[in-house]
Amino acid sequence: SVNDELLAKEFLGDFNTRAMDVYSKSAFKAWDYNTNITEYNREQMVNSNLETAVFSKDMSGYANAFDQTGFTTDTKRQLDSIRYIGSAALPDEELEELENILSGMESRYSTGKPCEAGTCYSLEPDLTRIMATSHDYSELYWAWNAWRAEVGAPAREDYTRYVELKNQAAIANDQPDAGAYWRSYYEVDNLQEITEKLYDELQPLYEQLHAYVRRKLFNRYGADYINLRGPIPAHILGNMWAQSWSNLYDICEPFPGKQAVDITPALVEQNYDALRMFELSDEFFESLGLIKMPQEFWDHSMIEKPDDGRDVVCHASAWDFSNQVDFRIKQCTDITMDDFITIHHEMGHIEYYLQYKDLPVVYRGGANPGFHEAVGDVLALSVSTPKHLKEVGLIDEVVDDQEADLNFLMSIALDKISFLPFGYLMDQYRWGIFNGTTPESKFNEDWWKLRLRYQGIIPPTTRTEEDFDPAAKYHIPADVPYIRYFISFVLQFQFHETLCEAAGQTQELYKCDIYNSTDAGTLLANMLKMGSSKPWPEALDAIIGSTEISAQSLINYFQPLIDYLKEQNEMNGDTVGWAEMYTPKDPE
Ligand SMILES: O=C(CCC(O)(O)[C@H](Cc1ccccc1)NC(=O)c1ccccc1)N[C@@H](Cc1ccccc1)C(=O)O
Ligand SMILES: [Zn+2]
Repeated sequence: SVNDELLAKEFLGDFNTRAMDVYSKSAFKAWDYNTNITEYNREQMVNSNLETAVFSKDMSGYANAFDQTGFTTDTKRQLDSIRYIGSAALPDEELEELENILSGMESRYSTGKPCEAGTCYSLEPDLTRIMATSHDYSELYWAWNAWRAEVGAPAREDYTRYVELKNQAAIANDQPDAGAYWRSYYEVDNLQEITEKLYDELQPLYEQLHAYVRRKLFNRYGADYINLRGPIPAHILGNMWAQSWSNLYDICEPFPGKQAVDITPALVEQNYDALRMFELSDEFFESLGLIKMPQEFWDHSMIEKPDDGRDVVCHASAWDFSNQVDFRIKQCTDITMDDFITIHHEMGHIEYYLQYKDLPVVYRGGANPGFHEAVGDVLALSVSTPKHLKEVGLIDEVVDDQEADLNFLMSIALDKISFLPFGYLMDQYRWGIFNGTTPESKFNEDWWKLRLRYQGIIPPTTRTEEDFDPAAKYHIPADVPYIRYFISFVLQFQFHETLCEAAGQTQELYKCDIYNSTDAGTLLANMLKMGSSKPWPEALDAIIGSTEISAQSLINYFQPLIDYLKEQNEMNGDTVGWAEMYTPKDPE
C-alpha cells in the first residue's frame, strides 16, 4: 500500500474533478425522471446510477490502497469518505435489482391515485387537502384507508427484498446492517443513546399536548370515537401521517379570535402564487446577507405540479447538481401556510448548497444530516411570528399580550411538538427491521406498536399483515432516513436562540424575528460554509459555542405554552398518557 501523502492529494484532486462530472450526469438523469415519471426516464436514471456505482467502486479501491499513517486529518477524512460507497458496494446484479426496486417503489408512491365513484385523488393536493380541512370522520376514514390500500400494502414484497439488499450493501461497507450504516453518518458510536435521551426530555411536552388535543377532538367527535384516557385515532389529526397537527388550530386556539396566525386565507386573498411565495422566502434569506437564489434556480426549478398530465414525484426536494452552477427545488406547491413553511425548508437546503459549493465534493454535505434539515426551519421560526407576518402584510395587526402569545405558541407547537415522536419512531422502526428485531411477519404489527407507544395513536380500523402502512409515508419507499428530522427539530431551536442573541433580540425567544440581521446571517453562513469538512460537534460549536445538542432551547421556547397546557389538562380533569386501549366505533 502507498504511504505517500502527496500522491494521495493528487488522487483527491483528480477524484474531485471526475466526481463532479459523474455525479452531475446522474443528477440530471434523476431530475428528468423525478419531473417526468416514464419507463424510459426510469431506465435512463437506473443505468446512470449503475455507471456512477462503477466509478465509486473504482475510486473506493484507489482510496483503500493508501496507508494513511502520518497523513493529515483532512487527507484521512477525504479518503475515508471515498472508501464507503453505500449500495455501490453490491455486486452488479444485486445493485441493478436494488436500483429497479427503488425506482419501482418511488413510482408506485408518486403515481398512486386512489379512485372513488369515478373520481381519482392524488396525494398532493387532493388527499392532503381532505386530511387538512375535513371534519367528517368517515370522509377522513376513507382518505386514510384508500391511500394505504393504494401505496402501502402493494409495497410490502418490494420492501422485503429491499431490506435484504440494503443489509448486504451495509456488510460490504464494514457495517453490521443498513441501520448501522445510516447511523454512521453521525460519526458517533452512541447515536441511539443521544436521541433516546433527547426524546425522554421532550416526551412530557408531547403528552401534555396530546391530552389537550384529545379533549378538543372529543368535543368535536364525541365518545363513540374518542376515549379521553386512550390513544387518538390516527386519521383525524389533520395530516395523512398524524405527524403535524397545525390543521387542528381552529379547535385548539386558546383564545378564539385574539390573534390570527393562519395566513392561508391571506395568501389566497392576496393572489399569491408559488413564484411569489418563493420570492418572499428568498427575500428573507437575502435580508440576512445570505446568498440569494441564482438565476438558474429560477429558470429550472419545478415549483408547481405540472398540469400537462405528466406524473412527477411531488414530495418536495432540493437538488445540487454537483457542478457549482445548477441548484433547484422540486415542489408541488399549494397556496397554504404549510407549503410556505416547506418553501423555507427547501430553500434552506439550497442555501447550504450555495455556501459550501466551492468545497471538495466529498465535503458538500451537512455537518450531519440533521443540520441540513434545520437551516430553512430556523428562518421559518422568524417568518412565522405575528410581528414578521404583519411586516410582510400577511396579517393586519399584532396583538401584543399574553393571550395572543399563547395563540401563536399553540400554532407552532401543533407543528413542532406533535412531530417529535413521529420524527423519533420512523427510524426506530427501520433500525429494528434492518437489525432483525422486526421480522417480515411483524412489519405492520411493530409499526403500530411504535405508533401507539410514542405517538399515542391507533389505526381507525383493524390492521393486519396484509397491510404495510409504513410504506404510505414517502421516506420508507424512497429509502430516505428520518432521524435527521428529529435531530433537526432539536437543533433548530438551539440555532434560533443563538441567532436571536446575535440579532440583538432580547425579548422572549418565541417573539424573536432575525429579519434583516446580517450579524445573525454571518454567524449562520460561517457554519454552513464548513459543509461536512469537520465532525459535526465542531460545526455546532462554531455557531452556538457548544458541542452539545440539547433539548433545553426547545423547552425554553415553549415554556409558557407548557404551563398553559398543564393548567388546562388539570382543569379538564384529563390524565396525560393513553393507557386505556379501546376500539373506536366504525364510521357509518
Ligand atoms: O420530507 C420532508 C421535506 C423533504 C426534504 O427536503 O427533506 C427532502 C427529502 C428527500 C427527498 C428525496 C431524496 C432525499 C431526501 N430532502 C432534501 O431535499 C435534501 C436532503 C438532504 C440534503 C439536501 C436536500 N420533510 C419531512 C419532515 C418535516 C420537516 C420539516 C417540517 C415538517 C416535516 C416530511 O415531510 O415528513
Ligand atoms: Zn429537508
